[in-house]
Amino acid sequence: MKTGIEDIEFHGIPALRLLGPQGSSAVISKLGAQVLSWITPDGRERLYLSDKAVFDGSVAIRGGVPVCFPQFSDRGDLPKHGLVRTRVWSESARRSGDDYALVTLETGDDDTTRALWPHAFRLELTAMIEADRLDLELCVVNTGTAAFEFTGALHTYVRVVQVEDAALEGLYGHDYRDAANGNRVVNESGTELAVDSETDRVYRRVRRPQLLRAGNLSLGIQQQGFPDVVVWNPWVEKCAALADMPADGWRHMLCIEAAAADDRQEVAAGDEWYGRQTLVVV
Ligand SMILES: O=P(O)(O)OC[C@H]1O[C@@H](O)[C@H](O)[C@@H](O)[C@@H]1O
Repeated sequence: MKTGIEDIEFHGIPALRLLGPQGSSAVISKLGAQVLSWITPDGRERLYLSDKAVFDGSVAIRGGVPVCFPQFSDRGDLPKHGLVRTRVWSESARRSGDDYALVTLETGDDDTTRALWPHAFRLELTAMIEADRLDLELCVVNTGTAAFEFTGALHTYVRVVQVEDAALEGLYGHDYRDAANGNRVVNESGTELAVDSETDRVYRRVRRPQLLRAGNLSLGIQQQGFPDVVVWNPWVEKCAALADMPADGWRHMLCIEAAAADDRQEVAAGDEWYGRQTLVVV
């Protein structure tokens, strides 16, 4: 099967489908530069997308990989998770070869962003699939004349059959800020994180990869540039309060986010900052 890129409509919005090697594929929406589907050669969908997600740009699409910038969550005065999830990005590159397919989407400042955040910037999100691998890279370019600071994330919703069966390794010994428990800072003493209640944790300065095991799913997750790993599951009650999630949505997702949540990242005038997250089926 030939690799390539197709222009498609996905739930009524412009999107690109990446056709990778061995039948792998991915869909990235121009709304938010959000990867909404990643299917591996075994035919399995690896990302969670809510069947109550809203695609009209009024709110962020619930699922896939939202791009959060220049603010992570509600840690500042800007709208939650920043300004770019509901923007329409434009395509700046597409390429494919025997063993990969890649697209880059970009957006930048305008009157709307500058009214809330007075900085000149360009963002580029590159998504690349290989047979069993999804690579995401966020490039933040400071196109202005003064330095700025930002927080943000690649807010990846991993699809799981049953989150109660999930175990996430690789976070042992790290401090985390427990946003589900009054933001207290705790040192992780477990070798495996199990999710059995609302979970909203910012693991700080993580340098090791993680391994997610859930039923017969095994996913390796690695990041560069982003200092923190955020693990989020709303569990039953918080999920019920989210209008764009089905009642059992919490069970089928686990967000494992490459984030700069607690450490602001500085970008000097004219400089570029890169953050990456890689998901590999192992
Ligand atoms: O509902 P939103 O804006 O997509 O945010 C979802 C969640 O995103 C996570 O990254 C945060 O840690 C949570 O606190 C937050 O609730």
